[in-house]
Amino acid sequence: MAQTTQPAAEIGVIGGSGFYSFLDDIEEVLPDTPYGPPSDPIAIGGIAGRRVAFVPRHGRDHRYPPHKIPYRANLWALRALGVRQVLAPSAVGSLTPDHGIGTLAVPDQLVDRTHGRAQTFYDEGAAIHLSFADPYCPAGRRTALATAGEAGWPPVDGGTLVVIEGPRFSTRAESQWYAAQGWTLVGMTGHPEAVLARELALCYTPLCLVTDLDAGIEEGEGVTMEEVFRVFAQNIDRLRPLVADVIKSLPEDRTCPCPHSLDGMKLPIPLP
Ligand SMILES: CSC[C@H]1O[C@H](OP(=O)(O)O)[C@H](O)[C@@H]1O
Ligand SMILES: Nc1ncnc2[nH]cnc12
Repeated sequence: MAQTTQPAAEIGVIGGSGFYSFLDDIEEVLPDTPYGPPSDPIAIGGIAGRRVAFVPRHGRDHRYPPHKIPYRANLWALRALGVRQVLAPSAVGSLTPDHGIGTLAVPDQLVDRTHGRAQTFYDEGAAIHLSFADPYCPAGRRTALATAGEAGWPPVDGGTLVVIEGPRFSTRAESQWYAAQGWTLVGMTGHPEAVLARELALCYTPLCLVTDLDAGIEEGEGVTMEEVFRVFAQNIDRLRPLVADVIKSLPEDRTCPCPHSLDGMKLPIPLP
């Protein structure tokens, strides 16, 4: 397996539950990082002339539960390969009957309900406080929304993704409380992934596939892992091409604020 730290890709895709492979005709690399290895070797390939790096966040065999995913290693490795824009497909529960199973959503806000996860690269040597009011890349979101609409999969524009610690699903009361806050989606991996991307001045765009109505929204037994995988598998054949189409349409020039996230900061460690 090749070892490389040379720029090799410009766009990164971090696949979630049920999204373990992406590109054809790949080269695999396993960059070393100060945070250990990424979840699995990173696959590098091309889509319409854009160089793309793919890593499945749980590992190809889904061996990392949400709280054990090497988030820092994944983001660091992608940036070291040259990646500057990240697309992040994931399976989420819906907190509103308005977003049924199979809905594609591109949230614009995030609430962190995790605890104990390493969520910064800058934890010694200097205090770095980044702006995170708008956690996602506006250009990436615009592109994803337009592309999905054109592909005949009209997406939900906006909403709030609450990220729970997991690995268990929510109780009905927790779920109803999240919904009562006005939050619309629930997942387990959107944090710290998004903030770590921001800390590396990367664009980060979530692509959330609703696999279930969360426990407080629907009567019945509650969410199961089997249900999430089943529904995701039913949608992967339209999600993969959609991600490819988004990649084709992502602007090459980053005129969004994301590249300037670290402007004026005296970082305690150099960026890869
Ligand atoms: C497989 S059930 C719960 C699992 O699914 C979601 O994964 P991902 O965000 O990586 O698509 C959720 O966050 C949990 O990790
Ligand atoms: N209901 C749910 N809660 C948390 N994470 C999920 N991923 C998919 N469905 C979920």
